[in-house]
Amino acid sequence: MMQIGVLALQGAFREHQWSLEKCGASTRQVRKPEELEGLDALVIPGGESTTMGKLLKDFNLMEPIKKLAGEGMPVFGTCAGLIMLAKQIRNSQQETLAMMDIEVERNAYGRQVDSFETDLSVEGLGAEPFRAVFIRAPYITRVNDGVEVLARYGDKIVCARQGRFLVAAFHPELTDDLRMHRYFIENVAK
Ligand SMILES: NC(=O)CC[C@H](N)C(=O)O
Repeated sequence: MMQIGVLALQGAFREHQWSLEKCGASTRQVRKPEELEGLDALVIPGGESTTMGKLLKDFNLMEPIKKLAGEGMPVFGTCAGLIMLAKQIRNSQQETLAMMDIEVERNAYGRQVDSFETDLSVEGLGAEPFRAVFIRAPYITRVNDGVEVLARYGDKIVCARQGRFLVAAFHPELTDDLRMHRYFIENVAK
């Protein structure tokens, strides 16, 4: 059985655990470096990326996660988790784990549409659209070579994969649709 860690510093980590467990994985909340030991993969949930970056440092998790991800540990980041995986954030020097060759813009949809839901067509999930929940979400402004775009909302890139890293600007853990988590387990992490 695959053992997947869920970073549990803030955000909807329990919902991620439920989704992963419904897909047949076992999960572990990660708050300490030693809780990263022996994991097959890691999920970084949403939240607030500046706070999460600060907490990752305070809890001494930044370097160990960078090291494991650099050695090939699969990571799935949603929303703020997407921001944490990006090498660049537009107009910001904010520190991230810097694992994916993407540039992101935070809070990118404006106040009028702070949060919204929409049906997205996501590459790899089959023909049926995925109900995507966006909450003060980022989008990907640029992808470099080796990054596969999996979904767009209008002209904005909102889901992408680079090898063992998968990111979504939306929150698949807040819907009953398990296809995104299953895709991570069966296609990205295997
Ligand atoms: N739901 C979320 O994770 C929001 C992300 C948040 N707006 C940020 O910039 O970090």
